[in-house]
Amino acid sequence: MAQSVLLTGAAGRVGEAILGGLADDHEWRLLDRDPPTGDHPGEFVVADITDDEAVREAMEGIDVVIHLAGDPRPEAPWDSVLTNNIDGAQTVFEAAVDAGVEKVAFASSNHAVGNYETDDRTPAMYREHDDYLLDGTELPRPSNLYGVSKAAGESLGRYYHDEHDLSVVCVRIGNLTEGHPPIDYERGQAMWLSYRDCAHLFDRCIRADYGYEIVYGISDNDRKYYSLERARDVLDYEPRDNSANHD
Ligand SMILES: NC(=O)C1=CN([C@@H]2O[C@H](COP(=O)(O)OP(=O)(O)OC[C@H]3O[C@@H](n4cnc5c(N)ncnc54)[C@H](O)[C@@H]3O)[C@@H](O)[C@H]2O)C=CC1
Ligand SMILES: O=C1O[C@H](COP(=O)(O)O)[C@@H](O)[C@H](O)[C@H]1O
Repeated sequence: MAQSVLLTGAAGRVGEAILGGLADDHEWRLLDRDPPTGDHPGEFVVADITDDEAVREAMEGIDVVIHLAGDPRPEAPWDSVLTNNIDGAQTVFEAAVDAGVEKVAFASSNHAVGNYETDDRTPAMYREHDDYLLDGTELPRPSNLYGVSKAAGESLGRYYHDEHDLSVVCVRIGNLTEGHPPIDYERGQAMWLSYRDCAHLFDRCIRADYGYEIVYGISDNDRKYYSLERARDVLDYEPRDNSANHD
């Protein structure tokens, strides 16, 4: 069944992948501080996610929120991640609860756990026959302040689930690139997420039933060091791409 979905950060790369695959599958309301540059499904709200009133207005009549908006730069400074990623996420979660939204899918990141990639584990853990796997039950171990902000977003999701019964899935997205995995970058190939797997994964976040979950958002790469078990079990995620199938 089509759901009414608010997609924040709709003008960015992850938004492009999601809309590229799912434009006709749901009723979309798109939100971004940057105006749209081309065709888009549904209504487009130009607003900042730290603008409480605008976010509350955008949330009216919405079943599911996919929250992507934020500063995506691993090197982003604290003032930016504090405002855009932490304050922005809190504004979105709070407004979702108050509007009676059912589910929020939060775009977390590999950088929330980037410091599991210790000197003694790398580069071996990026390679096919290494069996080191993170599965989402581990504590956050951020590799930068951006990763700290993503761990904070996951924690906000936990709070809004436990205190307000909101269904929340945090997707620790790997490395999204279109058409081809990153070239000459073993780590990026191990955590590649193709555009079509990205669209399918967020479709499952819209449709599946869950309480609070942390899942990894990567394709079914031979080299992986993130487990897909939870995404498969809880969301019925069935990735079709694999970085090993590209030269
Ligand atoms: N692209 C990737 O491989 C990965 C992305 N992510 C996360 O996914 C989300 C989307 O990332 P991308 O699409 O790659 O980034 P992007 O920079 O292409 O898109 C982000 C969008 O959010 C909007 N935005 C930023 N701050 C905003 C604010 N305060 N209010 C309203 N809109 C705002 C921007 O205008 C932009 O259109 C981010 O939260 C990022 O941290 C996580 C892991 C990997
Ligand atoms: O969270 C993110 O991760 C991806 C991959 O990280 P990288 O360190 O391999 O570049 C990054 O491309 C993206 O911008 C970021 O939001």
